[in-house]
Amino acid sequence: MSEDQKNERSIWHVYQGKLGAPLTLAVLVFVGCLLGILSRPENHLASLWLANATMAGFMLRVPASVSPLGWLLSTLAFLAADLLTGSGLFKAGILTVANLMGVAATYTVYKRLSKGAIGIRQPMSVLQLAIACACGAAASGLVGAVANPLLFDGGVLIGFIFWSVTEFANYIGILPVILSMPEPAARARRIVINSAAPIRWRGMLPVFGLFVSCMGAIVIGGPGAIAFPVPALLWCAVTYSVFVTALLTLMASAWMLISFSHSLPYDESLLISLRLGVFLIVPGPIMLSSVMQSNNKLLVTLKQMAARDGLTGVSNRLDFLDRAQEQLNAASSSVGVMMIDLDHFKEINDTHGHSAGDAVLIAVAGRIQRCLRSSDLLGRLGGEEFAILIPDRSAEELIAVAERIRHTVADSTVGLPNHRSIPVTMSIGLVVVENGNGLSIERLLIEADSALYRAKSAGRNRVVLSGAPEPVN
Ligand SMILES: Nc1nc2c(ncn2[C@@H]2O[C@H](COP(=O)(O)OP(=O)(O)OP(=O)(O)O)[C@@H](O)[C@H]2O)c(=O)[nH]1
Repeated sequence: MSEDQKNERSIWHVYQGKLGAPLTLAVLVFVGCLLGILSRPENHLASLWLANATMAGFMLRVPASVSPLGWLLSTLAFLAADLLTGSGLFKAGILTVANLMGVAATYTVYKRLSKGAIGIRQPMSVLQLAIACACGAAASGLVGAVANPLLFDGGVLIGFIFWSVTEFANYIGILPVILSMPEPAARARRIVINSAAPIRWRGMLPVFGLFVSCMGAIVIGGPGAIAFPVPALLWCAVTYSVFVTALLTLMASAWMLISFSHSLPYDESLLISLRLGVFLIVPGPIMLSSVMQSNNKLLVTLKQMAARDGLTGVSNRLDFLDRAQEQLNAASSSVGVMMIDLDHFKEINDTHGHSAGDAVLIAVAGRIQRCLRSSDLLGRLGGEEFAILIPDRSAEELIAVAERIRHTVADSTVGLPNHRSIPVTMSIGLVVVENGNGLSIERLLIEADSALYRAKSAGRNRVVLSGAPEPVN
């Protein structure tokens, strides 16, 4: 483990500790409140209130923070931020109750719906999150209905609607970012991209498209402009990870909200419509990104399964032929191809049963694999027949490897499921070419197979080099 990784792990563990987690939670709440209060207009709710969603998200990601101490310190953080910025105790108290009720509802509902599977790993998570955000927003809205007449001389219904919508916008924008945030030690490529493809300059185009469409929305304006970034956000969703998509969606939404709030005349119902409209766009790209992510994972698993031999776990015939041909085409020095066939394998099946035969195949594949380097290729072509491609070795070295494989299998018995042990031997046909370029793997396998045939005819349990008149041992 590198020094950087050690540092990342230790930081992660500090804020996951029993005391560290509640303290971190309270600090995040305090900082989130200050940012919200400083950016909020006089006598109105802030456009972007980070504290509540950050608190709910942190509690979901770091269970150690959910303790009586965590709740107590966070309550003090909410109160302190309001009192320090000039609110009276009554106002600070009501605002804190509204915040805490929203956080508690969001946290509880999401935890229940997701059954503890925190994080946006499947498309359903986005729906569960939207429901949890709506519940949290409604809980805050209830306090808002009471608080609006008391604090802002407003109506009860408008208080409920305005607080609910504002809170919903904050939760649905911020929570996906926190819940999909990768662990500190995650690899950079996995954090950014939504596929196995490497990051290239073309990977930046969706961000550029998003920037252009956000600018276009401001320049052209009008009621349709909030939908301008949608195509670019969907493009981001099919390109980037859920985390990056959630982050870009939040940034685009916040940008749209702030720009439009300033250009519109102050009107509560217009503001409600704008906040709701902008943030109802959020779930779409995130859901698409999570669909892409789970499809890509499934595809990788399917590809891996399709390439493996179900019994021994080594490459199957098709995968071996594909990869061997690639290696041959790329080879610039000598390459060896071996055909391996177990001796009298039918007898093993007939005497000890088919499952014993299977156990022998698994054991033999494991023993062969241990004689090879990671750059060598081993495949099971079918039945009790294996093939190997070994690049960058001289003919002498290749004969030595073949002999080592033969001895590794022949020198110790193989244990069977019936607790008996039996000796197993194999015959190997080897072909060596100076340069693989231009040759087909099928052609080399035919040559190796005819050498194998000679090894069988000469008495089995031996290696025969193609072109050589006699077995090499
Ligand atoms: N247990 C098991 N047996 C298999 C599998 N695939 C093929 N076989 C058996 O492998 C045996 C191959 O026998 P043969 O081709 O006659 O070869 P052999 O008995 O090894 O004789 P030589 O190759 O001449 O030494 C057959 O009995 C097949 O049924 C498998 O996946 N599992």
